[in-house]
Amino acid sequence: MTAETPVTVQIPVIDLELALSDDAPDDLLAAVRAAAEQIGIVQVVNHGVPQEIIDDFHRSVGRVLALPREEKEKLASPTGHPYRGWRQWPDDFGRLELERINIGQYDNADDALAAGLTPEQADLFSHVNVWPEQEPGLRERAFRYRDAVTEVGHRVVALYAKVLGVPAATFPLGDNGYSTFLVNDYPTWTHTDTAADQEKLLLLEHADGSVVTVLHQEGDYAGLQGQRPDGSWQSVPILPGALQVFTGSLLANWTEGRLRPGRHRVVSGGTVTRRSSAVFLYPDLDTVVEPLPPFADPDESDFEPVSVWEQASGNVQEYLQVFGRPEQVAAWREGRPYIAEVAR
Ligand SMILES: O=C(O)CCC(=O)C(=O)O
Ligand SMILES: [Fe+2]
Repeated sequence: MTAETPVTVQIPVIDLELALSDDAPDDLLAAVRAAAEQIGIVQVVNHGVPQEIIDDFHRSVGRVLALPREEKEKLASPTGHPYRGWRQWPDDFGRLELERINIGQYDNADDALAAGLTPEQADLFSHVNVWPEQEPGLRERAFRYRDAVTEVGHRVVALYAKVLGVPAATFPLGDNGYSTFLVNDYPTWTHTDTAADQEKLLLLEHADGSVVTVLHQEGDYAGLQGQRPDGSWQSVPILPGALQVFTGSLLANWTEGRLRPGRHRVVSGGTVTRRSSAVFLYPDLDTVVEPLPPFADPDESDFEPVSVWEQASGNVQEYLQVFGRPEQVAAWREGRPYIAEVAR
């Protein structure tokens, strides 16, 4: 095979333990490198997270999502924060497109201070987490799940360092990184058999703003798609127990584009709601991300430095500017819950 031969890169399923070990087969590492450089998405198995931690969390959050809507409305952020608590969002026709539960990294500002954040940083968490009294075990299960998959995210970053031939410590993810966490619950939509995927999107094409995002998906069809370098889309099949890891824009920045941010989207289908849980991992809030040696181009960089603090503290404003409905923006400004009107 010559260097010019076009190859179809796959989203591989990686045995993480094996890939990180000294016995990792060359073809496994080559598959990781190709996916990281060209697609930015891998699935990992043998990742060290006990299935019980995954299942306990998903069963618990599933019971909350199954509550009557009047009960779930009480779980909206009391201050209208779009990244806390429960919310639904309708499409332009008022049809439910996505339901989300967002969980902040700390329950409140005091917890953030106790974890070592500065008062200014901790103030981000004055928008408190909302935990349902109907499901008292959710908090513990959610944080246990988040902490376990955070470890997986760090190990995948270490694996990328390995396949790029740089020390694992090259990427300064730190021990006290910033993170965000949400659960997506997608409705089943019906379409004519001939509808193109483009017309069935529940979540539009995007790349995450994290270093990496660790995802778990549940459902009965492959709704998640990752984009290949030629622009075509590859489905990410649901494999019990597997976790999906997306490269975010910060890892692309650190590597001056050597690692590609994983562009992804979600199409509708299936006969049961599709659910995914996403943990977005960042370095700590003091970090400014910019291309690192040995990836940085000393003459000219296509990448601007990104302050994690500015990104984290500006995300609500930025989000509302792009997606906010007038009623939602007003609720946020006045510090009260926002509950979208959804056709039923
Ligand atoms: O539901 C999925 O599979 C993807 C979710 C996602 O991309 C996100 O929440 O950023
Ligand atoms: Fe995403």
